[in-house]
Amino acid sequence: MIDVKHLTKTYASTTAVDDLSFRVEPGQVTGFLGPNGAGKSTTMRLILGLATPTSGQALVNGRPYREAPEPMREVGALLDATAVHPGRSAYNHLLALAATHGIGEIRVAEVLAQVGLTPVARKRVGGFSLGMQQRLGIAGALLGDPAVLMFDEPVNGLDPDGVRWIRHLMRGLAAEGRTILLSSHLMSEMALTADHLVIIGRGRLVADTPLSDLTSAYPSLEEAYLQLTGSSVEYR
Ligand SMILES: Nc1ncnc2c1ncn2[C@@H]1O[C@H](COP(=O)(O)OP(=O)(O)OP(=O)(O)O)[C@@H](O)[C@H]1O
Repeated sequence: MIDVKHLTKTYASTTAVDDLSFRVEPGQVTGFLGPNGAGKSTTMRLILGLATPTSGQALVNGRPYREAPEPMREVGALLDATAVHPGRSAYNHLLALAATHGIGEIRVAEVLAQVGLTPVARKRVGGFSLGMQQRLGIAGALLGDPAVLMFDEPVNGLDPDGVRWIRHLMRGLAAEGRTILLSSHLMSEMALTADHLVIIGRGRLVADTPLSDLTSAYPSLEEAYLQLTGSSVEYR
């Protein structure tokens, strides 16, 4: 469970996240939506302790992530799939990650198989397509077998087969009882993947609702999203 409570983050004159509160429940996929610059990535970074809130707090399983004794076993996250040393092989990248978190080598092979990268595990990441890098990032998130997972735009750069694969993976992870927070700008895909939606605009909560409530009230999720966020699209 992720509990965001009155979270605010200000950078100089920009309020990236503004008194934001919502809860991400286990056993379902929660879609995290908002226009460019709405504050989604900043919120995820705050949840992971990669940025410090100006006020408010984000709790993961009841405590700040930074206080988790075994962080990788608590939360897995994919924020930027390209943030991997290009000279390393996929296998060695994951092995280094596992070693620094007390995770055994067997798990490296397991997650590589789970994301379909076993055949290219020994190849340099520098030669990977964006879709392959996304899969590697997802493998890293899964490494600690965490109950809470966050994915920032994991569908970026994936081909139709990859997009469907992500959908099934997310649905499967939620069915195992995990807490899944997933951001994406692809409304049609989100409509097929999410159970619940948190929509933000200009750092503020716009909607926190079951997907079915929106799709029954509007012709489509895209229409609902555009109407709800229409007044929030403004670059700061
Ligand atoms: N380190 C930073 N320093 C200054 N401003 C920042 C920083 N990080 C984010 N911002 C600003 O905070 C706001 C929210 O950005 P954020 O990246 O969280 O939005 P987002 O919803 O993830 O956008 P996108 O959909 O484009 O990825 C933007 O105005 C951005 O310019």
